[in-house]
Amino acid sequence: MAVSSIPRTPVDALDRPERHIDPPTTLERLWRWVRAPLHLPDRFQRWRLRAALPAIHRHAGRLAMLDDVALNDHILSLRRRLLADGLTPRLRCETFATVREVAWRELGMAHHDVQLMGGLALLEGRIAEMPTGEGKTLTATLPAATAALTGVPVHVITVNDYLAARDAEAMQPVYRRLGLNVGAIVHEMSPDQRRTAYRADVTYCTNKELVFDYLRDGRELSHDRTPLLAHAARLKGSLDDRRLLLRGLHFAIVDEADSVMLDEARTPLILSGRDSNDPVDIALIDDVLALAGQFREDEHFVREKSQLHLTEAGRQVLAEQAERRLEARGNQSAWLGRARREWLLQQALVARHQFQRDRHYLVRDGQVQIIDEHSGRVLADRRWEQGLQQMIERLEGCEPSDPNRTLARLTYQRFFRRYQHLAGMTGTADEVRHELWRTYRLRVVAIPPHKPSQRRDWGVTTFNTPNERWDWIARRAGELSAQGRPVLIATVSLADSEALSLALGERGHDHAVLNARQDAEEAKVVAAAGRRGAITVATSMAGRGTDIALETAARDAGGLHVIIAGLHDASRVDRQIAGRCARQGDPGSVEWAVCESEPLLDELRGWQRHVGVLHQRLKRAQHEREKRHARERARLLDADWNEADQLGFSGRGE
Ligand SMILES: Nc1ncnc2c1ncn2[C@@H]1O[C@H](COP(=O)(O)OP(=O)(O)OP(=O)(O)O)[C@@H](O)[C@H]1O
Repeated sequence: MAVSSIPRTPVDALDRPERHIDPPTTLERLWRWVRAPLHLPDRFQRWRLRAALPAIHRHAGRLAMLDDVALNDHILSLRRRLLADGLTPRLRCETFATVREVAWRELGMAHHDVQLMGGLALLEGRIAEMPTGEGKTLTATLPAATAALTGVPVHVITVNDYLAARDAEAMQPVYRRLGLNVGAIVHEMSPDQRRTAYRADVTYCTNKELVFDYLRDGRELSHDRTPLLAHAARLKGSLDDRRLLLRGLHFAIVDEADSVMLDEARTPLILSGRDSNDPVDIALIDDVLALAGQFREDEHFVREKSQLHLTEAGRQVLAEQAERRLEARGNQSAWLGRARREWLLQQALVARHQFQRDRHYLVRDGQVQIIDEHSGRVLADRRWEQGLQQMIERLEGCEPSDPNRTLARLTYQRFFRRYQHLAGMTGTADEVRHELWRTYRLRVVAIPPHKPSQRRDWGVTTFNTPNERWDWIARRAGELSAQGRPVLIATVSLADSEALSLALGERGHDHAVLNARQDAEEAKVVAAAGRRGAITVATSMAGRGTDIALETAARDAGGLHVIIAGLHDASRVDRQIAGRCARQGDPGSVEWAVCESEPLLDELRGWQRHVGVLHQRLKRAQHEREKRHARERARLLDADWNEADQLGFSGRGE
């Protein structure tokens, strides 16, 4: 039974007219008016970018008259002029017009004006905020090709391997026609394949692969600590550049910039190696886990804002237990020091209570594999640090792996600042524009949509238990599918996607599932998700970047309907998922189905847990979590500044 409902479309009245997005309230109008002067710089930027369009169109008109041979000659001459004169404003417009013409001839898509504006903003080193589905992939070809034609190596960075490979392949005809080559880095590649891909004019890759490759290069260069020493070594002949993977950090265009540069920047990237010389103390791990199993919540430990803390009673029990173990001549070093034993126990409590199977990790082939909280994908050879991995392996009855030894570490904040020229694009940057400026000195420019959005918001429906929610969603999806509309249901965790799949199966609804366990057929699932009546259940794997192309019959039936089952850590993520529908002026709708057992509610404490309807409490929890994450990022960066810089081998430094 749904407990309350903030405006909703009842299941039994699906043929009623849909509710449009609410008009702004008086308070919202007032707030907009107060904020209006703050947006003036943004308006000025848009006006400035728009002012460059007539020149691009003039060149485009001329290029459209050329036959294929003449266009190829023009490209050659343009390249020569770019290499000789550099990127003058005139050549910039001419290059944009050329890329546009080539995209039209090779892909059948000519950049819209707003995409040209987005491309200009990227070339100037800004964050172009373009609504979801506006064609950022095509937009990125403008600055990427322009920079590559002037001889600058370009990295187009995105959030997952699937998107890196897809975008490189889809845009390759444009680059090829311009005489440029394209590389794509995916996880499975060997060092030689990576080197070749990085040597391309434009390289598509993910942030993780890129930073790990950079760290690997840093280790190669560890004897030549500064650029000067590296140069000296090169002159001496003792440094062979061929062993390096990257060609330095020149121009980066970061797709889904808020995710890559902020959401993922809460933890440093750690390059580690297995340390087989330091075997795992299984007896100690078992002992600590057993002890943690006796600790009760609220008595021995408390959960505060998703973190666990020992209470005074918990500390006392731990001290007594440690004494007993010391008397029995147990592992002296682990139990003797107070800080060490408390830390060990806290790790065990975290392993027991904070990490859930099929939400934070999955067990496959006898191994614990981490699920990336942002992309919903398996991080194949990533492991938790400081004994946590072994504890979880033990709890899951897997063979504990060798502990890790940290070889190098780096935060995204410091990494991206090392690029000589940095730009980004995303559909959701407005609320983090100040942080992007503070951290990366990147300004956000909001680019308007090509066509007004036709997305309709059906509101929020709330439930007491997950089972009620799954039943309701299964019924809803079945009814919409029968009307010919494709339905995408986004769940917060892998376990949720499987529970929902079960409910759909019980009702006899054909559906596809896309999650970390069933990721092999990703391209096929996404390709089928826009067919008439298709039902697709997905974790955040189908969030950012996923482009669901609609069949004509599906578009005529009302377009894709998205059901968001549970709020994510940041409202930006929810908006990205909603952005899978109503793209490029298509029709589409979105609604939320939330439940009293939402994990996000852990973020609230005291009165916050009890005041307001569920959806308001969830929004409050989301806001609290966003604030906490922003604080964590700021703390991490501060801590990082204080560390000695081990890797200043490329780019402009900080
Ligand atoms: N100029 C254009 N003309 C025609 N179709 C276009 C044009 N630009 C983009 N598209 C189409 O629009 C769809 C969405 O493009 P894309 O996936 O790049 O959007 P996006 O802005 O990256 O979305 P997201 O924010 O979800 O990542 C694609 O199917 C693409 O082919």
